[in-house]
Amino acid sequence: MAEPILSIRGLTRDFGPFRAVDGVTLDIRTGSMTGLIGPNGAGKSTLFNLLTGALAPNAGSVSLKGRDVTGLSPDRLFALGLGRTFQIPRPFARMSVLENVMLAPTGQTGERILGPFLSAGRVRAEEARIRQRAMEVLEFVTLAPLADQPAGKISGGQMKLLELARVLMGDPEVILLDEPAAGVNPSLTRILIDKIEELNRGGKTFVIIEHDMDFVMSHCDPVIALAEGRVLFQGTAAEARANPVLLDAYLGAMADG
Ligand SMILES: Nc1ncnc2c1ncn2[C@@H]1O[C@H](COP(=O)(O)OP(=O)(O)OP(=O)(O)O)[C@@H](O)[C@H]1O
Repeated sequence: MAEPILSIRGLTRDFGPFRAVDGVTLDIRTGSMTGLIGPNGAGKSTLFNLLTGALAPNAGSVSLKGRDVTGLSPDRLFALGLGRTFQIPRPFARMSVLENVMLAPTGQTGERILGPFLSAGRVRAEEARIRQRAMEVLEFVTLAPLADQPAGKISGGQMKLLELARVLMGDPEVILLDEPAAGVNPSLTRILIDKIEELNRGGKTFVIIEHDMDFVMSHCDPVIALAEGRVLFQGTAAEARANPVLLDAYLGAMADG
């Protein structure tokens, strides 16, 4: 089997006396669309924050493509190919949709280092290149017609697409999505799923936190369930559906909620 793109070993994070993530060990398969489920407070977002470098673990390690990346900053991890979106997107509201995408880091730290030494012509050429790439990405996520709108004026679902566009500017190999379908109307959810699946077919790996069980069960493989900071289950969607512990303790309760 191919090397996992992410290897998580004994990852642990405490908040004071409370252990939010408790010795999580997981391999994320290269090219998979991995679903991460679990009740509120299970530690899903904390796990994402540990994987993306937003939080430091108390114990454990993370490897990306075989390289130990434990404790690296989000910028470094993004440059190494790991991108994420947030549960609640926060674009710069008064800037246009296009400007928001253009501001996303492209993952190429060389540009930032060389920046002050570039001639005005080079800077203009670079800006034109970034603008063109941003338009292509907006085209892909179907937001190109809104490129000049202030980002604060677009709908919640369109903001999720904008988030995806910003992540795609860096062309990461692994994308962590935090509740992509939450609060998104069905037609935009459809577009979002289509785009995620297209990117996945193109080889990108996704790890998706989602409460919408229909979404997880029909699009994710494997499905991983966390409860109280630990891995409760991992397997296919069919196995998740047939698992009595998940069904009783949790899928049923979530379907009701
Ligand atoms: N910065 C923090 N300080 C203290 N406690 C925190 C912090 N962040 C998270 N927690 C606690 O850690 C636990 C796990 O939270 P987390 O947000 O990771 O859960 P989750 O599975 O993502 O839940 P949800 O589905 O509601 O987003 C919760 O009990 C939460 O209150």
